[in-house]
Amino acid sequence: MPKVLIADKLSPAAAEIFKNRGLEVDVKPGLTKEELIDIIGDYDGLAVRSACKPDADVIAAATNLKVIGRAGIGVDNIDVKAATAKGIVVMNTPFGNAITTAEHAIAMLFAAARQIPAADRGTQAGEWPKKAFMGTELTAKTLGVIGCGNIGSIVAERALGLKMKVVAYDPFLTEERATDLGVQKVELEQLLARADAITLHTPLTAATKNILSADAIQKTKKGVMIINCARGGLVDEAAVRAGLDSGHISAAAFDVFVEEPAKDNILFGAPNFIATPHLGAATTEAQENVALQIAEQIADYLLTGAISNALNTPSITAEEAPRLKPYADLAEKLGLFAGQIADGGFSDIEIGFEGEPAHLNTKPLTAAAVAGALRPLFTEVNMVSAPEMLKARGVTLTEATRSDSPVYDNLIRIRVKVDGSWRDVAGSIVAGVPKIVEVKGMALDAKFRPVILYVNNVDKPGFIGSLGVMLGDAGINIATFNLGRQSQGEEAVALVGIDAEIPEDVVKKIEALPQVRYVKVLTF
Ligand SMILES: NC(=O)c1ccc[n+]([C@@H]2O[C@H](COP(=O)([O-])OP(=O)(O)OC[C@H]3O[C@@H](n4cnc5c(N)ncnc54)[C@H](O)[C@@H]3O)[C@@H](O)[C@H]2O)c1
Ligand SMILES: O=C(O)[C@H](O)COP(=O)(O)O
Repeated sequence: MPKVLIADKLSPAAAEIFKNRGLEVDVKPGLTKEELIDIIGDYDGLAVRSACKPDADVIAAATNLKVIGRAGIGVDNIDVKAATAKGIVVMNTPFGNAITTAEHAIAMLFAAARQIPAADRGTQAGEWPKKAFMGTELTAKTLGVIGCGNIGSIVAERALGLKMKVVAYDPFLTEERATDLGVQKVELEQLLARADAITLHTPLTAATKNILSADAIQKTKKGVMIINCARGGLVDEAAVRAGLDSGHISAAAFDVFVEEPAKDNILFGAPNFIATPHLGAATTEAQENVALQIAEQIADYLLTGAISNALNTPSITAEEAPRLKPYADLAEKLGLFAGQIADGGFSDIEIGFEGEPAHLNTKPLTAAAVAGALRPLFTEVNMVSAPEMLKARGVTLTEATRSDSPVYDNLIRIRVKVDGSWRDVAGSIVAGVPKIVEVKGMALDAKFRPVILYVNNVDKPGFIGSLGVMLGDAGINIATFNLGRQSQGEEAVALVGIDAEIPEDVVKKIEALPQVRYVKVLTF
């Protein structure tokens, strides 16, 4: 039974789901890195929020881990690259806390516009500071949204409901989507010049780091308000401090900081600065949503192979998983065949799907084929890590589909290019059994077996007899024998299923037969 570790403060709903789905679950929030490294090897699944940090060291110790699930959106606490290289699926819940976080941004906007925290402090201190607080009305003001994805677009909708005007900067926002939302798509410079308040909703990337730099802040309107409920590092904190001190920025409200937990931030104590401790997703509703979703997603993957919301591998729906499984197995076996006859490496790989598999989600099938082809060189590779490994090695991947298949109702064909020439194999599922149906363009009908002796020879009398005698003399039993040939006396292939490994000296003797061009012992 797969075992899952919940290593962060998740709603108890997650543990309930795991138990109901028949998984073993341990709940251990607040582990140190060393404690996590000590125990992670016991688990197939890991569920986290942002406090637990599965970095490269944790992932290196995760010998059984198949999936890391983030109950939330940002995965910057997870070393996704290390997980991918190890074949671990990383998934998140992209929508579960979006409304809640958008609401927090709107709450921060109001808090900034009316200085609610400071007014509250003064009032409760008995000061009745009525004269100290003159706010800003939001109606008819312009909100600049940087990053108009899930959360940014909810913030935009809410702001429009408050009768604000909304301009959005997001290179990936289409004009159609902007029109549907009722926002005006603008360049960053225009947003800086026009916004009375700016709210950030992008992930932290090389392109978005310090997107509100000192230089950008100088281009904003005097009296601008800045809200950051996305990620610390999107805004230059020192420049915001200077802007608040000088009065250029009238107020700023941040939920996220460059360094978290933020204990001694440059912004603390600045005039009209409001802080919350990364509370954007902290509502009962959102936490229930993300906990339920991530638990179902992790359980689905571990129990059925269905993949949703993965950041490092194609999705497979629960309906697709059972239909894809036999083709993924066939693709991986054919890939393994092609990888073994590539004898050490290939520069190109072509994967073709004909008939039924061409109508399925071919991305995971391609990933499975590539994983098979790479396995002779990299034993640990799987369909999560395979596409990245292929890319890193500069191998060209081509995928083709053909809706019908001339002979079989389903066919997967794999070709690998070695030193400028192609080596190929094709297979089909025939009456539920995965079979090799073509090698080097020659038709045959062979079942996969744990050990197959592959011989490429010239079709001349005496070859089969000599081969049989050699194997017999070595005490090797033949389980299956399948032949394919171009035409009489031409090139031929033999796939001989055998019951044991063949000693190297026997392979050498077969190689020395006059009809033989190439011999390879294939293992599956
Ligand atoms: N404070 C919290 O507790 C909290 C909660 C949830 C999410 N978040 C964070 O909020 C952020 C947004 O989440 P989301 O779900 O809306 O993500 P999303 O992926 O749906 O949207 C992000 C948007 O940013 C845009 N973008 C990317 N690069 C950009 C660039 N260089 N300039 C402008 N726009 C760019 C993308 O096109 C996309 O539309 C994430 O960083 C997430 O981690 C914070
Ligand atoms: O990216 C997210 O989902 C938010 O930053 C929420 O983080 P949390 O789950 O640690 O509150």
